[in-house]
Amino acid sequence: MTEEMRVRPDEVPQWTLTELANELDSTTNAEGTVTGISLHSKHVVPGDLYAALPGASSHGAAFAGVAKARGAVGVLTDPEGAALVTELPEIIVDDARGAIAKLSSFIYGDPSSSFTTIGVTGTQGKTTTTYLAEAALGEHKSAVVGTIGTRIGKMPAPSSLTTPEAPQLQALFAVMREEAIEVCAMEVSSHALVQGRVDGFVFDVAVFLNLGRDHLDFHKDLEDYFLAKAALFTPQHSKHAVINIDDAHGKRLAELTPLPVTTFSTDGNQADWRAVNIRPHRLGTDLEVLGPNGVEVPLSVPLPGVFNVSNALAVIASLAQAGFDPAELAAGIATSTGVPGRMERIDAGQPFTAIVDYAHKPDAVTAVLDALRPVTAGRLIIVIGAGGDRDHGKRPLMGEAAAKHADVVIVTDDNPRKENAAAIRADVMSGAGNGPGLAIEVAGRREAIAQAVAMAHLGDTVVIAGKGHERGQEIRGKIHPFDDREVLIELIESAE
Ligand SMILES: CC(=O)N[C@H]1[C@@H](OP(=O)(O)OP(=O)(O)OC[C@H]2O[C@@H](n3ccc(=O)[nH]c3=O)[C@H](O)[C@@H]2O)O[C@H](CO)[C@@H](O)[C@@H]1O[C@H](C)C(=O)N[C@@H](C)C(=O)N[C@H](CCC(=O)O)C(=O)O
Ligand SMILES: Nc1ncnc2c1ncn2[C@@H]1O[C@H](COP(=O)(O)OP(=O)(O)OP(=O)(O)O)[C@@H](O)[C@H]1O
Repeated sequence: MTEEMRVRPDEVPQWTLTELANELDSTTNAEGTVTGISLHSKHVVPGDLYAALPGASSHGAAFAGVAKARGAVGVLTDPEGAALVTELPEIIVDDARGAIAKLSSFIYGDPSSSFTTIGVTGTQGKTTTTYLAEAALGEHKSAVVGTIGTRIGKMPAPSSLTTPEAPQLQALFAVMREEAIEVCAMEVSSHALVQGRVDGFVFDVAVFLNLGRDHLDFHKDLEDYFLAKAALFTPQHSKHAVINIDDAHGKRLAELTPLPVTTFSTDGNQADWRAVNIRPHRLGTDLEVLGPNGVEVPLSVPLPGVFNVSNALAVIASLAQAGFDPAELAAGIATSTGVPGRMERIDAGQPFTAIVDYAHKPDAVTAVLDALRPVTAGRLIIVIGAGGDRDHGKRPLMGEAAAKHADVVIVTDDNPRKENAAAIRADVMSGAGNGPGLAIEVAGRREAIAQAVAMAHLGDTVVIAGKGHERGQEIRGKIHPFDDREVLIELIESAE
């Protein structure tokens, strides 16, 4: 088993409930020593303050008994929660969610002020950008926080959400401080901004990559989604903005933000950091980077697609802003071994190229297929689907994007969750059927991958889109182990 980094600091904080209540301009009805904080009853460790918040399906106060049994010494909650809690001393504030990030940072002694923090937001490329930042930093001690989890000094530390809730995040920051981390590059989701998960500290640099259709089950429309992300680019959250002005929303944000701005472009726009002389090849892209004050450095991005050049430029612009040398950063990026499930090349001795990619949004499907077209001599074959219990409107658009850019589209299942898989496939097919190429529907993800392997020849590229690094398929509410990479290798080997 891989060794994992701890998720709580070794140096345990000690606060009385009264001290914490005072910090929130509140009072408490008992005494006790608090040594940590958690937001979910199942994360509580002895000595924690349990933060009981109202949720979409229940009020956290309903789990105060569980929290107590796990060793919680008190509850932070709102008046509604207080009416439900009987078993633990309380600190009551009107806006418990508003208080939790500030208090979490206070409990662990503002740990993120000990290192440089880079917050990365955008619809696509957050994970890739943080991983490229880790590679760019080479021997400097770094941490990444995001969808694949947290890594501290390249060691995994479990975390679940793309942007963890503040109690978990601040504890991880405290571990990073103990590990003498110099830079933490983290993904900042729009959910996190709306829910105040990154309140309580200020990023040194905030990065905007792009904005496209996503999460319209959470945000009421694209404008609402944009404004949620734009909040990161205010003094409450960040000191400096690094913005991709090739993206229309990026251009708008650069004009809107009150922060000092550094811009970047791979598309010939007048930006502070520019990619020129871009030379794509089968394994990645070579180019030159032009920066402020006559900086010029060669860069070799070892991941295919111009969008990865954009991600790499975001890394150089943001870390140069934080004081790192662009030439060293470029040298570090060239050593990147890639990101699990992001444009991941699978080689099991087959005559065609096989790629597993986490593209699960229409723009990502387009970006991936556009990137692979110039390096594919034969046909582009994509296996694609759409997740259940999420934004239905996205499904035909996924099919449409695939059909517009691939020669063969195999529409299949992609985490149907509790929904009927055939109905989701029909939605995706309704978009895929409009393209110039061949669109076929195959029930069952394994069967669809087998179909792609069976039809691929020398010179073709097969893309298995959607799940990337993930290890399971939720079908009728039950998780079934499934790894695209393993299944692909198994099917290639058994086809030989
Ligand atoms: C829509 C959303 O963001 N929901 C979040 C929200 O859940 P909720 O309001 O439904 O909470 P609830 O289940 O009613 O529970 C109420 C409270 O009781 C607590 N509880 C609940 C059950 C229990 O046994 N014990 C317990 O303590 C919960 O921690 C919560 O504080 O509050 C919970 C506690 O913090 C979060 O875990 C939960 O995230 C869920 C898991 C989630 O899937 N969020 C996704 C949508 C998300 O945030 N995604 C973004 C990235 C998206 C992307 O870019 O792809 C992310 O940053 O990960
Ligand atoms: N800058 C970009 N522009 C467009 N597409 C991109 C970009 N970077 C990555 N992609 C595509 O999006 C997919 C997801 O990339 P990545 O995981 O880095 O994004 P993310 O923002 O972290 O996504 P999520 O929040 O859903 O985890 C990649 O596998 C690739 O297909």
